[in-house]
Amino acid sequence: MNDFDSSMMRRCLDLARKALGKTAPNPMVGAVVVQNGQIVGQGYHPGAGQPHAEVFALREAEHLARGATIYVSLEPCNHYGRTPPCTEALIAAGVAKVVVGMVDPNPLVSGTGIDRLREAGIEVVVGVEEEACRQLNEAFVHRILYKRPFGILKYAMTLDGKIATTRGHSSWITDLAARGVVHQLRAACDAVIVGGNTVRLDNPHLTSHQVEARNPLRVVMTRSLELPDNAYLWETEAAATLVLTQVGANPDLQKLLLRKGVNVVELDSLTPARVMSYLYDLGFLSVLWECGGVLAASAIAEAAVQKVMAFIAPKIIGGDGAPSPVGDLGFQKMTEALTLERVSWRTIGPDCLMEGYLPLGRQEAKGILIN
Ligand SMILES: Nc1nc(O)c(N)c(N[C@@H]2O[C@H](COP(=O)(O)O)[C@@H](O)[C@H]2O)n1
Ligand SMILES: [Zn+2]
Repeated sequence: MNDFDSSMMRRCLDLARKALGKTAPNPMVGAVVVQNGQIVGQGYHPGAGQPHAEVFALREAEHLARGATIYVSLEPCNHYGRTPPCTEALIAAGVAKVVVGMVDPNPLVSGTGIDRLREAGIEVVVGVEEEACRQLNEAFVHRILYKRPFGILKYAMTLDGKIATTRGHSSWITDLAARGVVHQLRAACDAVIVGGNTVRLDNPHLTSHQVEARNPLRVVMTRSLELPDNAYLWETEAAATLVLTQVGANPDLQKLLLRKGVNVVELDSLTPARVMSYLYDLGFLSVLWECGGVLAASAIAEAAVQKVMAFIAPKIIGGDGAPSPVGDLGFQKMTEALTLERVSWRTIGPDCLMEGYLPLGRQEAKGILIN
């Protein structure tokens, strides 16, 4: 891999990111056409049903695509989905070389795009900035492999591990800058989930709080449906809200919520695993768990969480009964602890954000099998 290839692939990733949070169930992809060392066309995939990144880049390059090199962050597709195969568009445009960031894990593509281009006499290079390409589409890769959305557990806690005071007060643990990062994270996710307790105690908005940015679907998991008549989440002009509950729960509130434009769905079993399967069927890529400790523990136990984002404030609140971010996981010994992998941390204003991934293999253990 040379520096020029790397910088063109990073350009593809920057282009792809323009559609952050808007492509589900499709990946974010960027493409750049280079002729004689100059960029002559570029594009990104804006969302499902719209042309792929390669098509936009070829359109912009026009006749200059002939004999050119195209960089694309994901293997070109070779199937008829919502759109025709990009391999055929690349062959028709007469490109000489295709530089691919990563192989598409989608079984409908999975190497066949690369094979088709090589059969047509096009030079193909694979794996430039592969790790960065994979990182950008970690939710897409997870969705394809496990047939579930990618789950992120986000919480903010004090230095002594509390997410609220003993009386349940939690505004605010972290500073403005960290809360801004959370708002951006929401804009990048397809759904954000809380439990009924969070609605009753915190009355959150769960929006991205940015004028132009999109909002995730706000999801409430509640068995009893004993929730206030007035909550910010019922203000559906701000963002859509879905309440998932059990069959027959609080019919009066169901009627009121429907009148307010809130979608209420009764599920036969209201577990994190069932909810993730429901959200998979809606085509979602990424789901943000912003719930309290009890629901967080069951989401972890049921492999509905893959990544943890812990915001840690340099504050001590104390309190024997003050809640912590993760409830009982049934572990008795420290050796049973879930040790996060690929851990990183950074400071955001006065706070710290620690990120990491729960150990792989838990999906298989929970019976969710790879294709
Ligand atoms: N290489 C590439 N570029 C894009 O811009 C893409 N969106 C994809 N997506 C792949 O094709 C599948 C979706 O196809 P349709 O949009 O339904 O036609 C998606 O699952 C990826 O495998 N690839
Ligand atoms: Zn395509």
